Amino acid sequence: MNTPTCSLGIDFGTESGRAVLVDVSNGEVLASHVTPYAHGVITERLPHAESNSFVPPDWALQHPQDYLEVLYRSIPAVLQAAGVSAEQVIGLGIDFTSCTMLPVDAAFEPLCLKAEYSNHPHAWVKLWKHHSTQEETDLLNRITLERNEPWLKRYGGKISSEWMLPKCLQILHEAPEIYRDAAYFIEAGDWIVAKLIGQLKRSGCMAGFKSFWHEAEGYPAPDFFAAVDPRLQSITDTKLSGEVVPLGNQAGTLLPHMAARLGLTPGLPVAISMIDAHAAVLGTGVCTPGKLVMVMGTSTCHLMLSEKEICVPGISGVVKDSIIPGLYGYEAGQSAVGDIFAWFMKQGIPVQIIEEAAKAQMSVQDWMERLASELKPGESGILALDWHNGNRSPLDDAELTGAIFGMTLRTRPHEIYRALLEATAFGARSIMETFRNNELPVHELYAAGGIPQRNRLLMQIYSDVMNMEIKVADSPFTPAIGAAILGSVAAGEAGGGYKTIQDATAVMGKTKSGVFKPIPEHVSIYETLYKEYSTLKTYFGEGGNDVLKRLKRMK
Ligand SMILES: Nc1ncnc2c1ncn2[C@@H]1O[C@H](COP(=O)(O)OP(=O)(O)O)[C@@H](O)[C@H]1O
Ligand SMILES: O=C(CO)[C@@H](O)[C@@H](O)COP(=O)(O)O
Repeated sequence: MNTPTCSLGIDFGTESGRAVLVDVSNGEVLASHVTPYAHGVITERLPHAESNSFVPPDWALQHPQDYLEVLYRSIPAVLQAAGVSAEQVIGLGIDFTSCTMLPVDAAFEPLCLKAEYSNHPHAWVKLWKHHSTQEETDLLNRITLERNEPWLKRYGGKISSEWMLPKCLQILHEAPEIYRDAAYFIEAGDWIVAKLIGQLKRSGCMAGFKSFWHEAEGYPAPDFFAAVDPRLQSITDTKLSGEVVPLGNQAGTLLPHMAARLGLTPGLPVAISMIDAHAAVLGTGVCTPGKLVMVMGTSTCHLMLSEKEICVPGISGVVKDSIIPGLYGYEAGQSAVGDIFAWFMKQGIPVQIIEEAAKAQMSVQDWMERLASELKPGESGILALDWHNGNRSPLDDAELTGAIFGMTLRTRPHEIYRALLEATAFGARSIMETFRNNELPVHELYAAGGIPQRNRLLMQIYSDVMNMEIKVADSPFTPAIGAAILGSVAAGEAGGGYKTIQDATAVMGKTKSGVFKPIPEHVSIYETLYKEYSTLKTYFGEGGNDVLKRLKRMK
């Protein structure tokens, strides 16, 4: 009987978590299981709290118990579905959205799960897209620039409101008692690892991209933190303390009580966690420079590898060993892509279209894709800016908002839908050009994540707008496969896995056989539309006219 050797990969996304069980000998996914987060993204009211516990505007919280449920439900489910015994599983890897962070006590218990703090919004998990830290971010950017901090250039020249320090500083400003009582502020990916192994081991990938940690220099010096606020001076020795471990290492081994709960073997190697989008690079099989991987879901992250450290303005960051040991990993991003389509599905679709979709036995999103496919590029005369959740790269400005131009009394919903798809493609192209203009050539384009599997029109538009072929990751669960790759490396050769991430990625990461190819007539029309997009980007996003920000402030 065939008894495959397997690795478990657990991917924690924005709305749900999933487990995959992967055969380490060939990368075949033997079983997968998704557990939606029961509390989803918390934007209005705290769970189980009194009516006075409203969540303020621009906040995005999560419930840590939802993450544990992913382990408790999805791991036993994949073992059972694949008919695999605990002994056949050699390692476990985790990937998580980032910076998704929470305050915990010294035993890693989330403060929000304690009765005395559960009514306090600041005790809960702050999701990566918790965007209410602009005041703190502005302060951090001002101090960093005034002090000419040398590390800022590695982060595109600007600190993002999505990162660890703005979130910690917001807690200090608005809830000093939570700041005081938290033993640690911890990335949710590191928290899951701590729950599994009983120790705090911080991910070098997450600390590097989201907490200013550098493999040679460590964190910025205490006097930088003190200049921001004297109470922050020792933060890296206290609330951000804990060994930072480079990717590709074992974090520790599975605690007996967790093994019993999950149906796994005590002592199972558990890998250091990785940012979700970065894990998708591995799952796509990419481990060399010159290849841009777009990980397209709620948001899109754009990942590149290089032998050189180049400080590219406007990108999220460059961190050595963060994706593939020995290479520099680069990240840029669009803070909303699928989220924009989800917004339009919810707010912009008339009942008549919903009924048409139901009649055709299609989801509304699939029905809209079909209608939009019948349009030619430029036919609707509509152009949109994809900033509904701010612009992460290359403008790094969470205060920007989306816009749609060129509407008339005849404009139809599927025309707006197509313009939104195109806007995200223009946003992606502006990121690719940022890399190219900074000595990071892009020779190949890859797409991973949930969306490329679901929307062929979108992928064709991206290929036309970027004028490049696009290879699509084989599985809808690419980040989870990347996590399973980390699990196989945590096991090591002696444990039946792989010695290096490169070795494991070469076998376990995959793309589909076909590619999306640019259609020449579309390419030239999109070239014109992209120029118009760039003009609007400069005008509304780079100081020509700050009307979008002024409107936002009036809200
Ligand atoms: N057919 C579709 N076309 C475009 N976007 C889609 C489609 N179906 C779902 N989406 C979007 O995909 C996003 C979820 O992406 P996914 O990769 O599954 O999850 P996550 O971002 O949480 O990892 C949602 O924002 C949703 O709007
Ligand atoms: O910001 C990052 C990575 O740096 C992502 O975790 C974040 O955009 C969320 O990713 P998803 O869109 O949920 O896959």
